Amino acid sequence: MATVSLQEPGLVVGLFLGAPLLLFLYILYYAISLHTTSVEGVRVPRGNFWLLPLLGESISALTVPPKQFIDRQTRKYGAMFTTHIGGDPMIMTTDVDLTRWVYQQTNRLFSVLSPKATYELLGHESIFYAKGDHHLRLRKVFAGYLSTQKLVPFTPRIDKMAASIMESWKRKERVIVFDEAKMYAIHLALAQLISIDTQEYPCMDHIFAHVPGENRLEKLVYLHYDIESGMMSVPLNIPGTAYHKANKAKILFRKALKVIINERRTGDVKCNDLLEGLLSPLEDGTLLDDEQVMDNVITGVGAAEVTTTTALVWMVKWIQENPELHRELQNEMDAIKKTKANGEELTYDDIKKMNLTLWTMYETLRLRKVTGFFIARTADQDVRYKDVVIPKNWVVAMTHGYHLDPNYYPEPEKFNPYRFQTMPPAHTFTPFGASVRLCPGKEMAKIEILTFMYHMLTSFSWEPAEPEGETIWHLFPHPRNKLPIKVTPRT
Ligand code: HEM
Repeated sequence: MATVSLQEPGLVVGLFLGAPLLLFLYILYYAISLHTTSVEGVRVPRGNFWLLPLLGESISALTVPPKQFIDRQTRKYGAMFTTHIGGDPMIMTTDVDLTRWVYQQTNRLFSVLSPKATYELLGHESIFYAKGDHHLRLRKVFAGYLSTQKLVPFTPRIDKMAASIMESWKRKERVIVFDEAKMYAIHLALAQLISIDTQEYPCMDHIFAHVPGENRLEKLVYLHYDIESGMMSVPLNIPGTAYHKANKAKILFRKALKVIINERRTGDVKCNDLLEGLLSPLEDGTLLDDEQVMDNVITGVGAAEVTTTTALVWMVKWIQENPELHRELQNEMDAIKKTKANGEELTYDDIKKMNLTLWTMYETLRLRKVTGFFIARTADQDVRYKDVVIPKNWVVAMTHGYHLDPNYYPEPEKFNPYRFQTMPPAHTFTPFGASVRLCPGKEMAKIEILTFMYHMLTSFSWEPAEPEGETIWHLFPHPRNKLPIKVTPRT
């Protein structure tokens, strides 16, 4: 048998010269194939288009805060630039018009894109990935069960939850806002979506006997944390990885959901929750199977929880940094409290009176994108936009830069809730997305956030418990120290 020895000088020289040549040819082929589209004579947007296919600009984009990277590239190339992050060629944009157009063309020219791990953990039948008429029918269920009409009777349960959290703060001096907001948001999601707070599901308890937590609710919360932690991870299902842990939690969470679904399908329990809607025939008379129902419950809980938590954390932080605003918000809430008897619940009509608090929520959502680094779509075909082309399979990443356009937001970096006294044009302010993918939970988010702030502002004064820490941008942006505060009950 012929053997090859590296001691042969010709082979060493061949390898030495051949390997870089092959790499160069591969990169050249890759670069040409990326720029080749069916739209003649139109270019892709400008940008620092690093040629290395896998690495691209990942290092320079992911090692600085996203805003810094986006600002730098926007200064160089404009509000629409090409880059290459995490293995995907993409067009990143801060442009108001392009963002509006991509939202409008979603489900026609573009599809929703999320990381592979998120796709696997939420499930392929999630509303996020549904298309065409099926997506619209699912939307109707979500929108119907999260409508103002359904939420008005739910408001006292939200109020009760916020009040009980604040009651527990009276026994603490120091509170970690991130943890408290998370617990609040996830409890409410499980209550509104599957009535976990009002129904007994005894046959579920053996499933997660070994999961930490005092009660069923806490165990579900614990499992959900694990699922969420895997969503942006590398999808490697081997022990020790976040993705593996998330998958184990997902199996248990789904087993528990299956019990609830069986009880609902076979029993005569009727609840006024999203699950009820998902188990009823859709508009065209079809019924979702158990897998489809579970994927959408998990999606709903995830969509409701991380966003609301992130919004609350930044809102509390920015209120504490603006003492005058803090005082005015207290005045607004105190005036509402004065109209209530001791222990009387907050109503939806009270919430409608919280104008300044609502503007503060809007300003928070303008300045902090609580749905992650960007919202992404992929082009389903070569798509022409003005004088550029977005090639098929490329990603369009809509960053929150368009919320900072000085044409619509003078001094855009300044935290100024009063700017919302006059609402900006709708397409320049889209924290809840737009068009066919507009968030169906936006009213629920509003009620939850304003109710939490009502109780916090009327019950406590607070100040930072630690000097300002750095921000973690990975997943959903939050202060690394999770925002510890010192609370003092108000008399
Ligand atoms: C501050 C809180 C929230 C923010 C900022 C927010 C933001 C968003 C955004 C931007 C989208 C569109 C994503 C895209 O275009 O790809 C979205 C979709 C969605 N949100 Fe929210 N959301 C919040 C709270 C909630 C809540 C409380 C729920 C309740 C279940 C919810 C359920 C959903 C669902 C189901 C979708 C998918 C809609 C579809 O694909 O048709 N969200 N949300």
